[in-house]
Amino acid sequence: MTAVLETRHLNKTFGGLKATSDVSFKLERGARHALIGPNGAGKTTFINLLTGLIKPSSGDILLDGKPITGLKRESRVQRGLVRTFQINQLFGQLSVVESLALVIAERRGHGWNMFRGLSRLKGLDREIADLVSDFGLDTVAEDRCCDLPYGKQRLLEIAMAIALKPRVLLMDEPAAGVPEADRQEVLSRLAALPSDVSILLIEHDMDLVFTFASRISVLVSGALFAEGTSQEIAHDPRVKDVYLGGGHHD
Ligand SMILES: Nc1ncnc2c1ncn2[C@@H]1O[C@H](COP(=O)(O)OP(=O)(O)OP(=O)(O)O)[C@@H](O)[C@H]1O
Repeated sequence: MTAVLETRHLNKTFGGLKATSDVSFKLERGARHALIGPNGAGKTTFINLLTGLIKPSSGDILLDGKPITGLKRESRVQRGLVRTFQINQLFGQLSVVESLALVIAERRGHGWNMFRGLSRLKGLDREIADLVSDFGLDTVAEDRCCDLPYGKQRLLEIAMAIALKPRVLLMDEPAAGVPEADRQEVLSRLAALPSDVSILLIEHDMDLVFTFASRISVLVSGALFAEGTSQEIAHDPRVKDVYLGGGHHD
């Protein structure tokens, strides 16, 4: 299998602290891969390095074998490396349909101008309707994002990322804040994501990790500590010691 996303000897230091330590990592094409680790292990830092939010101290990041280490965030998105959205104040006042329309307009390179002329967008209605239906947002399509229950908000965040037609999707705690009663829906929508999108998931919730991921990497103190199939990781006593059995709860 070919790696769609790869890091080579990636390092990031904040002052004297090594938040990312010599991480050489591969995300295979079509992967369902989870990155786990105790609090402060460096998961968020690693994702921020991948998206280009922060620059590495040294090392390389490759997408489809080509270096992207120096590229801006937008250029990475254009090349298909997308992180799930976090609904913020900007999107909060928009409806579900408007948020999706804005993302699609951005993808097509038209941004806010095209968004203002929304009614003229050919093919947009169909694309939005498909996303609304695929992510179970039908009943809240006209609701403002800030009024959505957490489960629907998380699903919209994923739908917006999928609207960018990613080849690699980075998901940061897709079920965060979702009450137990709505979690199953989030899990089943995650399971139904397009199989050609390669996915790296950061997650604390072990049920979600083992339901979703077929491969797991464990970060400890910024370094890759273990990697394997979910079965191998579940039965690795070293991982149990540092993480799974370590009494870690968020
Ligand atoms: N901008 C920053 N400046 C200084 N230190 C930072 C910065 N960002 C992260 N760190 C430190 O780097 C280490 C890794 O943090 P990071 O947030 O990446 O871990 P994490 O695994 O995502 O943690 P959590 O599971 O708690 O979200 C921590 O010690 C953190 O305090």
